[in-house]
Amino acid sequence: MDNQCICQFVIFGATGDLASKKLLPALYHLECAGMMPKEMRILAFGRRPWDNNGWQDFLREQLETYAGNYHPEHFDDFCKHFEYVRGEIHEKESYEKLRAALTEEGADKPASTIFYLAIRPADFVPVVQQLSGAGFNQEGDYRIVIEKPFGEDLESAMRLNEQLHRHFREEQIYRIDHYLGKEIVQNLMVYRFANLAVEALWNRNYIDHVQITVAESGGIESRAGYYDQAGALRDMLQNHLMQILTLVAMEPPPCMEADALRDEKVKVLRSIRPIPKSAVTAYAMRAQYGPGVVDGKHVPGYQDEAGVETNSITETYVAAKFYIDNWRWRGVPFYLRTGKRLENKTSSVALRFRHTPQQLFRETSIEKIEPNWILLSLEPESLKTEIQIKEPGLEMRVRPVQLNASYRKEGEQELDAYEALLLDVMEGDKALFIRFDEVEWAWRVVDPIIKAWGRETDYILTYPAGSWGPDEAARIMDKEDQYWRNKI
Ligand SMILES: NC(=O)C1=CN([C@@H]2O[C@H](COP(=O)(O)OP(=O)(O)OC[C@H]3O[C@@H](n4cnc5c(N)ncnc54)[C@H](OP(=O)(O)O)[C@@H]3O)[C@@H](O)[C@H]2O)C=CC1
Ligand SMILES: O=C1O[C@H](COP(=O)(O)O)[C@@H](O)[C@H](O)[C@H]1O
Repeated sequence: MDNQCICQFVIFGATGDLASKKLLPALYHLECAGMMPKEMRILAFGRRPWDNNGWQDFLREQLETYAGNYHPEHFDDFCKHFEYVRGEIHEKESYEKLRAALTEEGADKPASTIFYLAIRPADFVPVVQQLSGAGFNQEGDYRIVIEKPFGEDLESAMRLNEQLHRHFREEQIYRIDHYLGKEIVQNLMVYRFANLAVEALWNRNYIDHVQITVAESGGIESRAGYYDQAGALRDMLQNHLMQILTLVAMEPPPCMEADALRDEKVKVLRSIRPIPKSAVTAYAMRAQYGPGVVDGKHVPGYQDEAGVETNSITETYVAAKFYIDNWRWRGVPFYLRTGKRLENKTSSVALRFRHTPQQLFRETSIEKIEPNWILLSLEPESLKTEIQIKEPGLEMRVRPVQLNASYRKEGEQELDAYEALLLDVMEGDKALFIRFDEVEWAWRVVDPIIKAWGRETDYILTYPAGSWGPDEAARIMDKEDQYWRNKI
């Protein structure tokens, strides 16, 4: 990236959870790596009664807490990029103040101004309206980055999109899903489309089923206000897991341009078999964590978390299956699950092959030989293939071994998802951002589940914190020999 380009960055919600845990550390790491444009100005917009010094104290504290690998020697240079703008997102005067800060006398005309909406989804439209009212959608290169979830169901997502388009053109809108910035998620495309041997097997003739897991050991922390309304289906499955599914399932695009990729992803979403209203329980299940032990510590159940409504039935765990009714995947179930307060923080894509047509050998422990697996782990990063080999000795017994495509060479650059995506916004590269039809079709896929669960409001299954979720999650599997793969 041309690090001399003049770019301005405004963070709405600069004091929030996302900013503290992800955005500020990502910007800091870019600074440390020398990848932050030198002239870049960052306006931290917040309502707290601070001046620049107050902001800098906050910034230091957040980086010390959340920027793993924090190198204090870069802090002073990093601070030079920032200015704190005290304001209220609903007040017109705050945007006048913002304009004054953005167009300071003596400041060169910026190549682009990026507004990052790290605020509650309910505040997206009011902020966009204010920005437009203040003329930030006219002359000049203005971009807005919108966080997920984009809407809370199909209808609200359509409304939100329509309201955004009243003020900004599609090319100005960056719908972010940070899972697309994760190295191994991008590697899915390289692994598939740069290796003929892999691609040849990547279809219904060889693959029995696919599992996509995003497990978190953390709870909801201070986010009850948002999470208790959203739940795991809206917070994670509709966006992050569904995006991973599209990358696993899509056809090779004609080229790597943003729209070529997104066209292929949309085709996948459109091919997902609609879940019949009457069969939602066969396709999806939800649960909520109770008290338990995570990383050796006792933790409260969801019901006892600060800010959660009494008797809330919000799901903190969801497992669902989808069928992609196209030439490549018909009949292959895609099992997706995600949850909070699970045993480990780990995310993976696991493809299990079909059984060999004939069993010629004996396995060491159980009767049946386990089919092969392709195992991609997002966290910790790894890419493995599990195959059977002969156990040394006189008998023709087999045992599984994992071939590990060692992922990162020592000293090789490590870019976190937000670091990669922030650079993309600065460069105007939208390949890893979501087009509205992707959002729309992902909502269409999960809407029958949302509707069915919306009607059942008096009970939710629980699982102990620190477990792998409810045993009942196995019931959505099609065959007896299919099971959730926890260890990758
Ligand atoms: N947190 C996460 O891990 C992730 C969050 N997201 C998404 O990011 C977005 C932000 O989430 P998150 O950071 O968790 O939310 P928070 O509630 O933690 O942050 C909201 C921010 O908005 C500010 N704010 C609220 N009202 C006003 C107001 N009237 N005027 C000025 N500022 C205001 C808050 O200021 P104050 O601090 O003063 O209250 C705070 O900085 C959401 O869309 C979420 O879905 C996406 C991925 C991960
Ligand atoms: O979008 C979200 O993602 C985080 C998990 O992100 P990760 O990169 O740490 O895996 C999740 O905790 C949060 O609830 C959700 O809003």
